[in-house]
Amino acid sequence: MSDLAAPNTPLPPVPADENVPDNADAEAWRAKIFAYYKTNVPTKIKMVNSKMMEKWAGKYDVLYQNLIKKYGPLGHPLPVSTLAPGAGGKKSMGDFKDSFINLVAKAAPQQLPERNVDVVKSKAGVQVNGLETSTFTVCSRVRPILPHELEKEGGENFAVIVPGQSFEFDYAFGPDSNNSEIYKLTTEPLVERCLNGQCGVIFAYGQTGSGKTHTMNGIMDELCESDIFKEGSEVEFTYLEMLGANIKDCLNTDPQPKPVAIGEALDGRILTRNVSIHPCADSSALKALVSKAKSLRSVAATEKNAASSRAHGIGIISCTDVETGVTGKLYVIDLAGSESAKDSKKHDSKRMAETKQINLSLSNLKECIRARTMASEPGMGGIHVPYRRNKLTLLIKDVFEIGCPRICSTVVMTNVSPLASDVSHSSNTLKYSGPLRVAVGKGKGNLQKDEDDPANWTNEEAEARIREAHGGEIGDVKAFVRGLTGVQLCGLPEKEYLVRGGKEAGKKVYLWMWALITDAKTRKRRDDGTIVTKEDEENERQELVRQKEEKARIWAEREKHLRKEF
Ligand SMILES: Nc1ncnc2c1ncn2[C@@H]1O[C@H](COP(=O)(O)OP(=O)(O)OP(=O)(O)O)[C@@H](O)[C@H]1O
Repeated sequence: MSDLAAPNTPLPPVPADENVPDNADAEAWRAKIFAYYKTNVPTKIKMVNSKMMEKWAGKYDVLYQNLIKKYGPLGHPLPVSTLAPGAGGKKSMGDFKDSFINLVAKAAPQQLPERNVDVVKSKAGVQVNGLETSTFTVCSRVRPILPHELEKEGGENFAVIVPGQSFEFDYAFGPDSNNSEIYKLTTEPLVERCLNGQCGVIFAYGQTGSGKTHTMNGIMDELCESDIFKEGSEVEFTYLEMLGANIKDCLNTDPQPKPVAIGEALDGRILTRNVSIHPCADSSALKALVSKAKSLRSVAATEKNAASSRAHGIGIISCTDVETGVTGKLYVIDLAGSESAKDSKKHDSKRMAETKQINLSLSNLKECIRARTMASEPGMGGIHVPYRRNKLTLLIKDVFEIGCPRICSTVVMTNVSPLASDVSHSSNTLKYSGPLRVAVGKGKGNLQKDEDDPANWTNEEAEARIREAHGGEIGDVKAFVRGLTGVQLCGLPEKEYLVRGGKEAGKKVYLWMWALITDAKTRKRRDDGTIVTKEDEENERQELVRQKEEKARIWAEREKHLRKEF
């Protein structure tokens, strides 16, 4: 912090200044004070106006002395940072540092014990069952001020964030949080789920230069060392980069790669073409691929960040249980940074078009997350989630598809800059992402457990239900279920059903499961979360018919009566 000169640095000598006008001569003083500001504090010259002259009328000499104390003798301005705090000058970073440290220290001890909570798991606990089996966890992270920002002349003011669970977010990470702490609270639970055949997604979302790549790269590094490599599990890795409809496979070594395509099969499966999938035998193989992917990401300078990622980076890790054939997926997504008009003011037309594409896909992603979380509310089953509008949301369709058989745990990491100059962008980012979490958490009471949703079945229940419905066709139901729970069975691909149950019976069970899953996801619920069963619906329909008939009867009688009278 070179600008923090010691407060007792000797001042330059006061130059002889003979011309001291009479206090009654306002015009002479105005000219003198104007000349003073012009020399010592040109940025504040607009202060010399009629209001100032009126305020100080008759005591201009006192004002002049005050100015010399504050801004130095005429022609020898004081460096901004040597101005004493509270003397009315612009405060520097150093002036705020102690009070900042005190503030954080005061708040931190109350928050620390809660740092051990499993943010994602505690979220899953809120979902009692049934209709909503997936979770959205929303966190925020404010990065530290960077050395070059500290060294900027005069320093920068900064925003303060107190780490812990907050009203708006499931967890707020402060500038002192490191990647491994963040990994532990947000991504480790996703690894557990991925190994269980489920789907985990972590996004970094925020302004350019706010620390998304730093966070997601850190998470990838931690993943390389994680439990993902366990016996009996096969790991594969893919890394894609996406800008609008352009998709690049960062790990494809073909000098003339064919274009990557992402589409949807008739049965709803997501298909990718020309995407390279790399088996990883161990952590060092994954590390090598991750570092290659990192080095190949397209970066360009923005006003805010010299190495800005101009496309969404998508790391996909698949873990397949060799014994059961169940595959879980983990997506680590470093979204391209959102830019305000201020940040993109020097872009040429190509970069401007790129920025538009980025902002468009980010707004589509936000719309999907919002619609998906709203659709989880009882009585909101009809909400449309527009995930087909964009290749990114289509690729991670499982997260948004209401009828998806997999449980998807999604973590949205909202990255923000600590600088006061970014406060309006940061506040927009936080204002948007905070409510994504509230939408899931507010739930209208507990949802009634849906016994017919395969996702809720234990292994024993799954076995009993399959035996009851298809025991005749599948000889050994125990061997078919092979210790899996309902959720795990839902995650099995169709071909695994055929292998286990034979071509015909396996297909039958597969289709039967799909019908149950779809029924469960579209099940009607009342506002209090209770299920409207088929019988309830039939009773309600019959009641309506009865009421209609009763009305018709009353009208017919009235008519008869009227005819008699006239
Ligand atoms: N928690 C942190 N600790 C230390 N340095 C950080 C942290 N977060 C970010 N940085 C630094 O801040 C700068 C910008 O971060 P980064 O590139 O991750 O931003 P970004 O949000 O990914 O930006 P863009 O959207 O432009 O790609 C980098 O120099 C990075 O090293």
